[in-house]
Amino acid sequence: MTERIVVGAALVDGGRLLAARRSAPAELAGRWELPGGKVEAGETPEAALVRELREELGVTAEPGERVPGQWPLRPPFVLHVWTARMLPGSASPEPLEDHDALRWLAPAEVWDVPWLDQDVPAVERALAHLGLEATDARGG
Ligand SMILES: Nc1nc2c([nH]c(=O)n2[C@H]2C[C@H](O)[C@@H](COP(=O)(O)OP(=O)(O)OP(=O)(O)O)O2)c(=O)[nH]1
Repeated sequence: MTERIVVGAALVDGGRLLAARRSAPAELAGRWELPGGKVEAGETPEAALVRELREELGVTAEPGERVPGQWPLRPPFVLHVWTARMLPGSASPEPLEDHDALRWLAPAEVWDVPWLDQDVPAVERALAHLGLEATDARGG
């Protein structure tokens, strides 16, 4: 089966990471994730990221760097993560689609929300890549 990429955004503003709480499907609802979605045929991951952030959050964002690594989701999907930032003049993020809550998490708060299990290693790697690890990080 061909792998399909889901892009997740490590969207950072003022040293805080945006987390989004899924509202559907039932088995994922209530858990937190990096905003993003499936890369469509003929689309680059960066373009998918910008599109998903506009659709889901109403923000104008630009992708930064790919966070090294990939994390398996329900087959055939695999999660890739990119850093991202909002462009000057962007609206503030709102949970327009797929989510019912958003939180900007400072490094010490990142593990206060129940992330999707498969997102935990991706978020750890993203924080390390961004240099946002808290001194009281997960697991001590
Ligand atoms: N966006 C996102 N999806 C994730 C993460 N972790 C994770 O397991 N997933 C799963 C949930 C979904 O099954 C799938 C992504 O689907 P999605 O519903 O966000 O994508 P989409 O907006 O393109 O959805 P659709 O058009 O197919 O409805 O990946 C994550 O961090 N971000």
